[in-house]
Amino acid sequence: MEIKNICCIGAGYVGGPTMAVIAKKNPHLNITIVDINADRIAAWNHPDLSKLPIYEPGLADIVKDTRGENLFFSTDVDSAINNSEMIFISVNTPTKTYGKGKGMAADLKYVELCARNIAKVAKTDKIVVEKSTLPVRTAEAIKSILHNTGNGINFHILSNPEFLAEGTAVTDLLNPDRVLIGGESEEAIESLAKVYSSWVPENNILRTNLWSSELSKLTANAFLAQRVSSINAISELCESTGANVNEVARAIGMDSRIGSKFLNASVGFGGSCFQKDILNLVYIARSYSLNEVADYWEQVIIMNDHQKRRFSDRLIKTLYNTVSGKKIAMFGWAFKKDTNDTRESAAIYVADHLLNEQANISIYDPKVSEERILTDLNYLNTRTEAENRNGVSYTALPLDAVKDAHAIAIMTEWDEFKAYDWQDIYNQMQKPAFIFDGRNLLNKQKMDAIGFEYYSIGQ
Ligand SMILES: NC(=O)c1ccc[n+]([C@@H]2O[C@H](COP(=O)([O-])OP(=O)(O)OC[C@H]3O[C@@H](n4cnc5c(N)ncnc54)[C@H](O)[C@@H]3O)[C@@H](O)[C@H]2O)c1
Ligand SMILES: O=c1ccn([C@@H]2O[C@H](COP(=O)(O)OP(=O)(O)O[C@H]3O[C@H](CO)[C@@H](O)[C@H](O)[C@H]3O)[C@@H](O)[C@H]2O)c(=O)[nH]1
Repeated sequence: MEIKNICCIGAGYVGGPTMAVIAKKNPHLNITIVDINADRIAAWNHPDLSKLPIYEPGLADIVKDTRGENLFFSTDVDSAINNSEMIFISVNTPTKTYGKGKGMAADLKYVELCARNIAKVAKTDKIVVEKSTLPVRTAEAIKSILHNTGNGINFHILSNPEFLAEGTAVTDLLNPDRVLIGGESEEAIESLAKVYSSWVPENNILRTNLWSSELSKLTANAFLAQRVSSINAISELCESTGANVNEVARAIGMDSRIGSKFLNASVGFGGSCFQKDILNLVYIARSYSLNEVADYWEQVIIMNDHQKRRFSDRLIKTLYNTVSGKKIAMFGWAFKKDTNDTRESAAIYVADHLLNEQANISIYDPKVSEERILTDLNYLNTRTEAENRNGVSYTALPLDAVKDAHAIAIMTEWDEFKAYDWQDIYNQMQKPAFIFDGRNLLNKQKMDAIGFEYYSIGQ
């Protein structure tokens, strides 16, 4: 099928950057990203590019070049579906918060709504691409919805999971390790492969069956998250034995079979994907009665929860077993650097633990707003909104956060934290001045020399 018009349903962290890069690399294609969230679409259309709803290095430049040329943002979902030969579904697939599978399974209601919408309004044959991360065999359900419209239209379903990481979305999209396309129709697979081949080398475009493609996405995230939990497990052992986790990570990472990436011990992984996708994998394994498989992967989450709890417990214990009424400065709220995304950020859980102990938390993050921080805390439902407001303050300048603080907790590895005048920060704080570096970002010798009581992960 010749592709001229593409529609992407879902203008989020995946839909926006992915389509912007496809548009940039395929000036001959017309791409419309649609969303039911009118505010989000308005933000994508905002003349001031600093107001785009998503912060990603390099994204604004690509949107500047393509928006209004061959990339469009709209709330008119039906027209965009109708006018396109290829439709990407890139909507959210969060963990279910109700009913069967609550807290474990992926909630597919948004995906199903998209499929029903496509079935309802399509008047010509379509290729429907699963871009969202989905449980293995979801394509079967989508196929069933689309093929039962009775209007004689042909639909081909492809699975094309996205592997970009936030903070590096644009470079990941421009230089993907691989593009994965799963499907049943060779013609449909090749139509999508052609879109990517504008910039991705042929050898990096993998074709598989539908189920392998769907399962590969969950598996990739499970393996990545497992590495973080593995090194974090070792970090606790390092703290008990005098070994240094950075040295251990370096030593094992030089083994080419292990590799050096993704071995940074931390306060725990966050982000919208790792936990959700592993819980989903565990749920699927249990649904096939594969209990050992399920238990094995669930341990990755258990370890991560332990690491977050361990961080706040250590902070409280070190501050003489109480943080009640003490000012704790938090540097960073995003789940990693170079993004404004805070979903499942370790900072949320650490702040929640500290608020339970009546700490006063002062938060600085270069890209996250006060409103977002309060929304994240309120979402936990641990205390009232007024109590959260009372326990937390937001500062637009890092120095305001540390003034008279008892301790600093580094939650995100923003580069700017390394460049601060730490002597000046020390001077502003109560003494002894503590740092709990949840990202092993700072130099211990330097911090010790200034006079800080410096604690990091696994050292
Ligand atoms: N965030 C990432 O880094 C990342 C990376 C790879 C894969 N994924 C996967 O991609 C999918 C999307 O993730 P995201 O982070 O972009 O989510 P997101 O929440 O940022 O964006 C999803 C968008 O879909 C819209 N939407 C929901 N239902 C809709 C409907 N029926 N019609 C039109 N719009 C609708 C929402 O309003 C929202 O703006 C998820 O399955 C996720 O697991 C995410
Ligand atoms: O050595 C490491 C590496 C990562 N992290 C943390 O792990 C989390 C996830 O980081 P990362 O994977 O870089 O970001 P995501 O945007 O969540 O990307 C993951 O999830 C996406 C959504 O599915 C996938 O597309 C990506 O391939 C996958 O890396 C963050 O909190 C990181 O700080 C560590 O603590 N130590």
